[in-house]
Amino acid sequence: MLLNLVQLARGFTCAAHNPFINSRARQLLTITDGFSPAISSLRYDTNTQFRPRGHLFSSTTYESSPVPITVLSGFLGSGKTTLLQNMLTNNEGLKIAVIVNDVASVNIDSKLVRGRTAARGTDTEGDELQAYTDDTNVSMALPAGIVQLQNGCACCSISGELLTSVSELMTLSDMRQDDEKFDHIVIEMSGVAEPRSVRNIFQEAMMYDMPLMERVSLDTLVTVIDCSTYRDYLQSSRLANVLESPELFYSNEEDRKKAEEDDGWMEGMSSNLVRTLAAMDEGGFEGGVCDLLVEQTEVADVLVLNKIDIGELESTKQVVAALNPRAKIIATSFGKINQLNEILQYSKGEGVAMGGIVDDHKDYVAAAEAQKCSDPECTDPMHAHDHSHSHHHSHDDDPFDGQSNDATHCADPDCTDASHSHSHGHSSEAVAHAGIGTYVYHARRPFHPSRLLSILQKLPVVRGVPTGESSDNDDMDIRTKKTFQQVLRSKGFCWTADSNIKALYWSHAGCSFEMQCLGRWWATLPKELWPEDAKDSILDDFDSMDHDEAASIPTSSTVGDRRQEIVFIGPGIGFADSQAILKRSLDSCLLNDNEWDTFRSLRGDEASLACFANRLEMRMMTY
Ligand SMILES: Nc1nc2c(ncn2[C@@H]2O[C@H](COP(=O)(O)OP(=O)(O)OP(=O)(O)O)[C@@H](O)[C@H]2O)c(=O)[nH]1
Repeated sequence: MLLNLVQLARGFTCAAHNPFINSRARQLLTITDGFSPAISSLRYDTNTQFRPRGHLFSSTTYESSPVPITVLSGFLGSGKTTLLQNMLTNNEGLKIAVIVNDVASVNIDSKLVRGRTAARGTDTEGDELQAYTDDTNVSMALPAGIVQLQNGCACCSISGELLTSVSELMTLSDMRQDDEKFDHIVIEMSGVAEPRSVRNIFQEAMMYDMPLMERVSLDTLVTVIDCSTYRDYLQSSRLANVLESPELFYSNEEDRKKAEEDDGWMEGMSSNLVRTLAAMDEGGFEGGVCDLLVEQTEVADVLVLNKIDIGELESTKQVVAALNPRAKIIATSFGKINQLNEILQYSKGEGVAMGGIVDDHKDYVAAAEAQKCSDPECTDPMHAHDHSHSHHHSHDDDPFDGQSNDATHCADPDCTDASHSHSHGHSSEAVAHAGIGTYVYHARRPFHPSRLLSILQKLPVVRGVPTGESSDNDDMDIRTKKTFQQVLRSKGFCWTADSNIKALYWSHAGCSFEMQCLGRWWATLPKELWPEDAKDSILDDFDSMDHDEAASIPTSSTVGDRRQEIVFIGPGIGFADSQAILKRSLDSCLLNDNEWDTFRSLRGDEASLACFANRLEMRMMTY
């Protein structure tokens, strides 16, 4: 059963978006009343699970190599359609088929794209295509290899239709002459789509050996960013506005109309109240605009920074590079790219398309570590340093964390020792104008849930963190509060003292926070059950190769892969003293020695929960 779970956990990671595995995965998890391992489609998993299917691509069934798919995401109005129109106009001889998703029942974008291709005389396939017209109006093939997906978002409410549309295009391609077959498929997602969900749809299709995946492959994920609004939206705690963007709140036009008829009285209301009510509407969009922008930025191989004619290129570039250090960045005006290969087949399926949330996290940690300045003479406070010299306040004797490898060793904000080579006391203006920096917090003890809550309440979040009573830290100094308020994004592995089993994932973007349960810590599973080719990678996260889980409670000093490994991103977070503040505050949430002894004497999660109650809501990871 456990082995089954190891296999099925991959399915479960994206179960929420896939009805046909949803119930099965849930059932198994219910039967075992436990947690699947926290693998969450690790890259090594996807390698073993997905790569071998590469031979299927060259199977005798289909001689041609799979048609690469590029997914275009980006917030409402960022310029996706404009970019796509440009790509179709300057197609460099490639036969590009297109799927356009719009949540409204009238698919304006597909009309614009169709207009562009029709103008170039490529809509000659009308007769063929009528066979694919769908009465339900959900998916409708149009001339020139365009399928429109409407009346819902292809990453969620009509996710099942996405692969059907791809399949329709491949059938259409088969009907064409050899030199007219499609070379490439581009999917333009709606402005509210989450690219991670789209990736999951394709990964699941591969995992379940869908024959379609022998013919197509998810290749490159592209996100278009509107430089004229991006920073404002990201830094404000702006909620989605039902009046401006009804598609964020209603899954289809019919629901919207119904809500309008029922709730015509909303018109006279303050937009604030309308927003709140709409967000509460079941099935509506509950997140802030910021959450969506962050996800669209993070899950991309290529970021197209558009509208540079009216927007802020440099500052936007700085933010997106911090949020996604792996992506290639292209600056455009009206979506004009130089060459199609800047976007099409850029990643050749080796980038984000193959990854998972744990890969994403590991890449961030690696990027943050790489940002550290290695110049021992450097005194630039913007740089993260490891060179703690002979600092008397080093955290070397830190009982919680002998492993913190961040800039904090020499960064006591209260230190006045002139011999130290770091700079303190940046003015708040300096911090406000500081570049976006990154800090990774490491520790090997669990957080005390109520102390953690009091820290989370200092983040600039309005959703996901319970308010009200928490352990008191109101005496927190202003600089500490300001530092937490500066954090734009934080995420990573988290261990709270209410469980010795659950691997948690902390995810905060702008004004939203969420703690998700990834599954079990690997240490809680016998090594025989670890995927053979993932063992090295799993052990990388262990505090000792010799960790013995059987002896770990209460005698052993090692904890396996249980850890805090949380990335913080925000303006001024690159400053050594900001990092010291974060570290000091988070360290104060870890169990102290007495609590740690108590924790280790407890048997089982029930006892842990009784002793260290946790008010934070936790959701099972669904991607
Ligand atoms: N000034 C300026 N306007 C642009 C640029 N790119 C696109 N636009 C305009 O911005 C508006 C939105 O562009 P679209 O391409 O429709 O954006 P989209 O991302 O497809 O929008 P949705 O389908 O609503 O998500 C249109 O009026 C475009 O003409 C640009 O680089 N500069």
